[in-house]
Amino acid sequence: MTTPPQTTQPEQEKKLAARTALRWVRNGMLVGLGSGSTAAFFIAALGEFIRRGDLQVQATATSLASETLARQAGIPLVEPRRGLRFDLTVDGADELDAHLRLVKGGGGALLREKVLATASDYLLIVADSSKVVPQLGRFPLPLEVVPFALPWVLDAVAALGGAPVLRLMKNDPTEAARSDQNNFLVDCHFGAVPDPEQLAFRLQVIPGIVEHGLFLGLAQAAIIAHETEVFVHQPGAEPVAAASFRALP
Ligand SMILES: O=C[C@H](O)[C@H](O)[C@H](O)COP(=O)(O)O
Repeated sequence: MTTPPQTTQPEQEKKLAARTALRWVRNGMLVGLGSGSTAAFFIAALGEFIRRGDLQVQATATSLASETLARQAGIPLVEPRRGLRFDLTVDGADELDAHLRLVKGGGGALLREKVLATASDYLLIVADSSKVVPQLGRFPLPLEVVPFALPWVLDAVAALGGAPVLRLMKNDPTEAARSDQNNFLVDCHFGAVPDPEQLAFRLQVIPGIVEHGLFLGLAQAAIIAHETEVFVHQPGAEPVAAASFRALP
């Protein structure tokens, strides 16, 4: 007898949160597709609806990996162009707090993710319950760094009290990991981050840092699955059960 593949609890929660996000999607929308394993569940679910003829949307992806998934799922894609705005972007997160301040970039897609989040009228985060933290800083903060600038960026991050680590390829730890833009990725351990706005300001003035993974004031809502229950978090508000939450009008 073969044993059916086991799905871990975070994976089930990710899938549940991602599928719930379909309630935010309307016909004719231009949708930003996030990156990472939770966003991948959303892309697969959106593709199912489109193939069945239940939804008609166009999309742009925040990474080459998500673009490939979207093509496989049959989601029509549009190229970046001037004036393009997204009705909705659905993306994952590595951490989020009660103000919906996020740490992103664990998969290295932070730059394109922030570009689409900023070009979106509504950023919806989908995540499993482990991502909710009382204070940011448990997950090391990712930076995308121009290779030439690396030594000085490492010095500057250390001067801010961080411990920067150059991200290496998982399948070849002798090679530095590269973003879709061919830049380096640096993971910074700052410990607890009581003032993310101040840290973001200090990082964004360091030459050579193309982008940092703090997403502040960008997310309108987050769908968080706790085992089999799903909650909607909004900045500074108590989470409400997704079933009683009115998604987009
Ligand atoms: O660069 C990657 C992204 O910011 C992801 O959205 C983030 O790392 C969360 O990924 P996952 O859904 O796989 O936990």
